[in-house]
Amino acid sequence: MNIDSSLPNFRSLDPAQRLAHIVAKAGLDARETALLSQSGALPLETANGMIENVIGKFELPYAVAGYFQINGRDVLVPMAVEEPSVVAAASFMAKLVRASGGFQTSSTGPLMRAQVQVMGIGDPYGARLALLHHRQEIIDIANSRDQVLIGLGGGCKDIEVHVFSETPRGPMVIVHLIVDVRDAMGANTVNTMAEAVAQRIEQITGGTVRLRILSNLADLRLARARVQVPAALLESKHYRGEVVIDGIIDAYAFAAIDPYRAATHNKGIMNGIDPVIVATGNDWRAVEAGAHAYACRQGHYTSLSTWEIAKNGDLVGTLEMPMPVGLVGGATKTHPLARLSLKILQIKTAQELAEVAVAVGLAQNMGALRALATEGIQRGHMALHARNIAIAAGAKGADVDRVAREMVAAKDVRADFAAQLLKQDRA
Ligand SMILES: CC(C)(COP(=O)([O-])OP(=O)([O-])OC[C@H]1O[C@@H](n2cnc3c(N)ncnc32)[C@H](O)[C@@H]1OP(=O)([O-])[O-])[C@@H](O)C(=O)NCCC(=O)NCCSC(=O)C[C@@](C)(O)CC(=O)[O-]
Ligand SMILES: NC(=O)C1=CN([C@@H]2O[C@H](COP(=O)(O)OP(=O)(O)OC[C@H]3O[C@@H](n4cnc5c(N)ncnc54)[C@H](OP(=O)(O)O)[C@@H]3O)[C@@H](O)[C@H]2O)C=CC1
Repeated sequence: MNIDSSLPNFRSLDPAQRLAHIVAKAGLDARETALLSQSGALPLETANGMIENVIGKFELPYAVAGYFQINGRDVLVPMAVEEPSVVAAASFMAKLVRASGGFQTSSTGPLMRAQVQVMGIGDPYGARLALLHHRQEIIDIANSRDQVLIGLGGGCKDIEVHVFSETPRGPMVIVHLIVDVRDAMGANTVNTMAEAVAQRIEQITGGTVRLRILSNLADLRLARARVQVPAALLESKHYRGEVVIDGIIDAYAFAAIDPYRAATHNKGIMNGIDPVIVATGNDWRAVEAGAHAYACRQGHYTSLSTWEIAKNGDLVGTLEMPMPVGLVGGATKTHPLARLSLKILQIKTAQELAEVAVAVGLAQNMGALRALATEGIQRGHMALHARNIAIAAGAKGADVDRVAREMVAAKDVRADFAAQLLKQDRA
C-alpha cells in the first residue's frame, strides 16, 4: 500500500484525532486501533513473561513522525520517546528534505559476530592456523543448531581468528563466528552457536574456552543513509541557506575532532534512532553500544555522521553505523505495539527497519545542527519542553498550555517560574 507520509496540521489535532488519521493512512484494523486508544497495550501477563520480578508497566509517549521519504517510498515513523522536540525536529527535517528527493539508504547483509575466547595457549599463531584449517567443520557445528535459520538462507558463513599475543593473562585467541541472522537481532542465535563450537575449538587448540558471546560492535551489519539538500531549502526568515550550510559544516568539523562534542553530536543522532528501536521492541542498548564502539573505529571517538558541501553548493549528509535490529526474536513479537509499529512502517525485513532507523538518525542530526548553527537549540526545544515543565509544576488541563505559553512568551522556561505563574493564576 502506497501511503502519503505528509502530516500537515497534525500538531494542532488532539491524540484521538491524530490516531484516526494514522489509522486511515496505515490501514489499521479495529484491534490495532484499540491497542493505541486504550491505556496500556501490553497485558500485565505478557509483561510478566518478558522480564523478571515484574510489578507493573512503564509507559512512554508513542508518536508518529511525518514526511519521511526513503528510497522514494513514503514512510510514517513510529517513535517512543520521553524527550520533547525530537519528533518535531525529525518531522521538520523530513519535510524539508522531501523536496530534494528524501533519504537514500542501503545496508549490508545481517551479519553478526560471536566471539569465543580461548586461553592457555602457548602458540597463539599456530592455534590460529589450526582453527582456520578446521574452518568448515566449525561452521558446520555452528549451523547444526539452527535449522530454521539455515532454511531461511542464514547461518554461520565464515570464521575469523584474532590473536592477542600479549595480555595480562597470557596469549588470547579469539574465534569469531560470522553469522547471517536474517530477520533476527541475532544475539541469542549466535550465542547458541558460540556455545556449540566451544568443545571442538578446545580440541583443535588444546586451550580452554572461556567467554562465548556475541560482539555488540556489529561492524559487518551496517546501515547507511544519505541526504542532499540545496541551500534554498534551508533558508529561513533570519538565515540565508548558505549561512545555514556553513554553520552545519562548522558544527560537523567540531564533532569530527573533539570527542566532547562528538558525544553530544552522536547523542543527537541517537535521539532519532532510539525511539524507533524502542517502538519496534528492539534492544536499544545493543544499538547504542554498537554505535559508540563504531564511532571509535579510527582509534579516537568521533562523529558517526559526515556533512559536506557538494560542488554545486548543496549540503550532503551521510550516516553509516551498525544497526542490529530484528523483526523476530526478543520482544519484537511479544510486545503488541512492536508489531503495530512494523505495520505502520510497512516494512517486511530487518534490513528495511535498519535503513529507516539510520534515515531518522540522520534527519535528527540535521535538525539539531541546523538549530545549533543558527538560532540555538533553546527556542525550539524549550518551547516544546515548556509543557513538560508546566505539568511537573502541577499544571492540569487548560493550565498546561497556558503556563507553557506564558513561559515561552517571557523567554523564561523554568520550573520555579511555572510554579509562580500557577500560584499567581490561582490567587
Ligand atoms: C522544534 C523545531 C522543529 C521547531 O521549528 P520551527 O521552525 O518552529 O517549526 P515550524 O513551526 O516552522 O514547523 C516546521 C515543521 O516542523 C514540525 N514541527 C514543528 N513543531 C512541531 C510540533 N510542536 N509538533 C509536531 N511537529 C512539529 C512539523 O512537521 C512542521 O511542519 P508542519 O507539519 O506543521 O507542516 C526546531 O526548532 C528544531 O528542529 N529544533 C531542534 C530540536 C532538537 O534537536 N531536539 C532534540 C533535543 S536537543 C538534544 O538532545 C540534542 C542536541 C541538540 O544536544 C544534539 C547536538 O548537540 O547535536
Ligand atoms: N549483548 C547483547 O546484545 C545480548 C542481547 N540479547 C538479547 O537477545 C535477543 C535477540 O536475540 P535473537 O537471536 O534475535 O532472538 P531469538 O533467539 O528470540 O530469535 C531468533 C530465532 O528466531 C528464529 N527465526 C524465525 N524466523 C526467523 C527469521 N526470519 N530470521 C531469523 N531468525 C528467525 C530462528 O531460529 P529458531 O526458530 O530455530 O529459534 C532464530 O534463531 C534480544 O532480546 C536481546 O536483548 C541476549 C544476549 C546478549
